[in-house]
This record gives sequence, C-alpha cells and structure tokens, in this order.
Amino acid sequence: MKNTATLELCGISKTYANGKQVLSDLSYTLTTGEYVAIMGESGVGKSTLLNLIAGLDIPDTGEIWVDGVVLSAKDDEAATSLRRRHFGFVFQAFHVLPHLTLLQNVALPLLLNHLPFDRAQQMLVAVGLQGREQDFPRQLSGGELQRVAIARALVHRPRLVLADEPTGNLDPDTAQEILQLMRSEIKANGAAGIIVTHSQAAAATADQILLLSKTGLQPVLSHQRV
Ligand SMILES: Nc1ncnc2c1ncn2[C@@H]1O[C@H](COP(=O)(O)OP(=O)(O)OP(=O)(O)O)[C@@H](O)[C@H]1O
Repeated sequence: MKNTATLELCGISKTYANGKQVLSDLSYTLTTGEYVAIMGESGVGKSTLLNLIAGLDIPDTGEIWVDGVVLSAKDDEAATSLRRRHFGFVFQAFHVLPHLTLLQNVALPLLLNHLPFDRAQQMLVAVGLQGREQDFPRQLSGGELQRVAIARALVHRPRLVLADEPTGNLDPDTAQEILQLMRSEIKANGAAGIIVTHSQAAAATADQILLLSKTGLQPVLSHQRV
C-alpha cells in the first residue's frame, strides 16, 4: 500500500511509436472526493492521460496508483477487475455495444460487478431517456448516445469517474443538466472525478480547473482564462 489518495500519478511519461512525446514526468494526486476538470490546448495530451489512467494504454515510465494499488501493468488481472469495479468511463467514442438495448448497455457494469439491476432503469430516467429502454444504439442521436454512455459510467457508483468531453454532443441546457447529474453522483458517492473538456461552462461544474501543458498539470486560478 502506498497511500490513501484515490488516484496518484507518479512521473508519467508517454511517447507514441512515431516518436511524438506527449507527457513527460507528470505527477499529480487526486484525493478522495475531489472533482477536477482538465483543460489545455488541442494535442497537449489530455485524452492520452485519460487513456493511461483508464488502462487503454500504458505509460513508458512512471506509476499509476488507485486507492493504494499500483495499476501500471495493463495485463494484470487484479488491475482490470479493480478498474471494472471502481472506475466509470465516458469516452469520446461512447463505446456502447450495438447489439444490446439501451437498458442492457447501462446494466452492463452492474452485471459485471454482480450488483442489482434496478439502478440501470433509474439512470436512464436520470439522463432523460425514459421510455427508450428497449431501443438499440443505432436508433439514437449522438447526444442521446452520449447520455447512455454517462448513465453507464455512473450506474455502479464508481469511486473514480473519467470523462473525455462528455457533453460535446449536447445542447447547452442538456449539457448543464447532465454535468450537474455527474457532479451530484460523484459527490453523493464520495467519489473522485476527472472531466476533460474545452468548454469553460463544463469545466466550471468541477471543484477545480487544471491546465495541462508541457510542464505538467497546474491549477488554474479563478481570474485566469484558459
Ligand atoms: N496513437 C497515436 N499515435 C501517435 N500519435 C498520437 C496517437 N494518439 C495521439 N497522438 C498524438 O498525441 C498528441 C496528444 O493527443 P491527445 O489526443 O492526447 O491530445 P488532446 O489534448 O486530448 O487533444 P484534443 O484537445 O484535440 O482532443 C497529439 O499530437 C496526437 O496527434
């Protein structure tokens, strides 16, 4: 055991196979109950960082700790099961399964974690998709798919929510509703959250805004524009 932070990034570096160095010796600690927004110019490495935390890719150097357990080894079964139970993801590409209904898609984390199914229906209602339970993803608009992905990310009350531009396909009013839902779920569950966004309005729903740049992750002061 290392410490009790929800997420600790220790000296993370990532260079892609084409030689593009994106992250260099990045360190950051996200404590339990903290909800942060990460902003930064296009191409600086925000999605790369989220993918590393999510285990979709592995850092070249450094370690990622979650709840005192090191997660750097991608093929480690214990790490995979920890992510499945304790993480909720919203990716830009949604990653919904086309052959499952909306209800089945949202219920998937409950099934995988042997949890009762009732909350799948509740979460579909919470994101405004009541009555659409038996629809398939192909019948949905981009914004509706995004809401399914958010319902699925929150349904199993994860300890860490990771969201990459989660409201990019939503109109401003729906985006605010969904962001408030994310925030209230994160707070109600005592979870931690990271939202990556270019939207000031979305970032403002987090407790703190961090700017990712070549020098790492820095808190943005309230009077600074990013
Ligand atoms: N698989 C890959 N192979 C090579 N280069 C990559 C790969 N994925 C991303 N990159 C490059 O790494 C850099 C960081 O990409 P990333 O998607 O993390 O940036 P970002 O900050 O999320 O950008 P945006 O705000 O535009 O979404 C970019 O220059 C991108 O072209």
